[in-house]
Amino acid sequence: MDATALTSPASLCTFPDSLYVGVSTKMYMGYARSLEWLEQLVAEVDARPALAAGRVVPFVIPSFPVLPAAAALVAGSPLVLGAQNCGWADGPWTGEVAPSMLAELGVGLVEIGHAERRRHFAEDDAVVALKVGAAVGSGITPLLCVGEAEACAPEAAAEFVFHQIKAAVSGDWAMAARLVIAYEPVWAIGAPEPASAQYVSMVVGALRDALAQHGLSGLPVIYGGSAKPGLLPQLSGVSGLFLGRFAHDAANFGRVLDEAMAQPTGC
Ligand SMILES: O=C[C@H](O)COP(=O)(O)O
Repeated sequence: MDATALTSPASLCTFPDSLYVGVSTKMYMGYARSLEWLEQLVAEVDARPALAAGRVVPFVIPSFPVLPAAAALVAGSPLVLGAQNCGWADGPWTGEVAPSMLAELGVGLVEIGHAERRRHFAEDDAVVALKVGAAVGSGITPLLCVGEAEACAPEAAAEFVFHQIKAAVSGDWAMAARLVIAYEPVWAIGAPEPASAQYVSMVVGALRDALAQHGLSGLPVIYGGSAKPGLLPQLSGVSGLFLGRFAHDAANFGRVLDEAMAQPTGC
């Protein structure tokens, strides 16, 4: 393993209008399959040298045991390494993984509050807030996952996710400025199709209006939930995509990277 990959988190150095294209493997892949797929993903990124300019930020979030090998695989590539979860403190928390250890492994961002964590592991706003604080304290960008349970009026969805964000930072808007938001309507996760582009754009637009009142109009808000190639060019005001199943074919990740690189600046 390349030891230099394990010295510091690959921090998210971004532009004001950065776009993010990322993928989590959740628990779909075994260890060997994860590494094989990661090599394909790195090849997709390497085939696009323009990514080195940094406006489009690619990231990948494999399972915990894969992280050390993944850190070596992505070393020297613009691909930022993420983790799917974290604990909120070092010490007597059997079975958890501290953000400080993730930072040692070269992790640059960590998912917090994914709908599956909230639903299956009873993670509430208080736990999410503890994890956000711990991640920031370790120099890792929280990828805060928010989303309404059922499709509803876009304004109501935006209000719901705004309050999820506020709770995640305990009302500390300076802390919120450290986040990347993954807007993932719960009802669109694991579905055959994503939420409609019009719905997503309206929710994110209304969310941006609410965030702007706290000086956060430029906070990155990406969309996840059955996202696939062809969606990003239809979206307005959205800072990228958080992919799942539809990037198990690494070529689809490359296609979405192309779509992101083709987006005009200031979108
Ligand atoms: O972590 C990724 C999101 O939950 C989306 O997953 P999905 O595209 O498989 O629905």
